[in-house]
Amino acid sequence: MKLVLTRHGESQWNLENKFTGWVDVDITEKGRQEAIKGGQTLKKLGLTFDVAYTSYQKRAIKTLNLFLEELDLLWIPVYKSWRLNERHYGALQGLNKAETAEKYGAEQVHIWRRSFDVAPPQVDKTSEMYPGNIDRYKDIPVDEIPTGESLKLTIDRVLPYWESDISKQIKDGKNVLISAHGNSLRALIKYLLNISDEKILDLNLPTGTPLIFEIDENLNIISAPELF
Ligand SMILES: O=C(O)[C@H](O)COP(=O)(O)O
Repeated sequence: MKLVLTRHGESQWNLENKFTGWVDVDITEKGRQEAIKGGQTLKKLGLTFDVAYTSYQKRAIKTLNLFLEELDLLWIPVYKSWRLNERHYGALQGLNKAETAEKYGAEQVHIWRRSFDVAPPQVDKTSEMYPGNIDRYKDIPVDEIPTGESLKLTIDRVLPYWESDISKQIKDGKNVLISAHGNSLRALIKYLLNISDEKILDLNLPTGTPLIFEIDENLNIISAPELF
């Protein structure tokens, strides 16, 4: 079976170099073109999909739709989950990454962005960035609502969805397409390829680019893309 992962096409805040996390930023025209090209790449390879997954965020949803349009697969079932959202960047969301580095030092910003288990500064429950104040997240159990996640915390909320839903499709012989985010996909790839806590920090995923994995029905990885 094929499992194809794609990070969303370039977003407006990728372009503006801002911490984005759970802020629902749209893709740019360049991001749209990346996604169209990504879909065409899969089509040229003759790949097809039975089911697709994405997050609750429009940059990933729109990217998925552009892929599916190129593949003439807009009709297949699409499942959305907050568990595939980008990592919640806490109180950093909305800040410019370069300005934040000037204010707190490049070393501190590097720790926030690329340490494995250091979480960013947290948002409190009165913040508009707190998912508990956002309608679409009203079904997340209160004790699971993120307030600022490390990569480790992101892994902890992505993997239950892999276990409960996505992996079952592969066991059933289905080809699966997932459109998600830099850090939710790093979480999944770390698990699938058994990458160490140190090594995963070097993995940076390109926007709008399909990553093709072949997996058997026992979930053994047959082939994986060159990632480093
Ligand atoms: O949420 C963000 O800002 C980006 O999508 C990922 O950011 P990072 O490269 O700092 O992890």
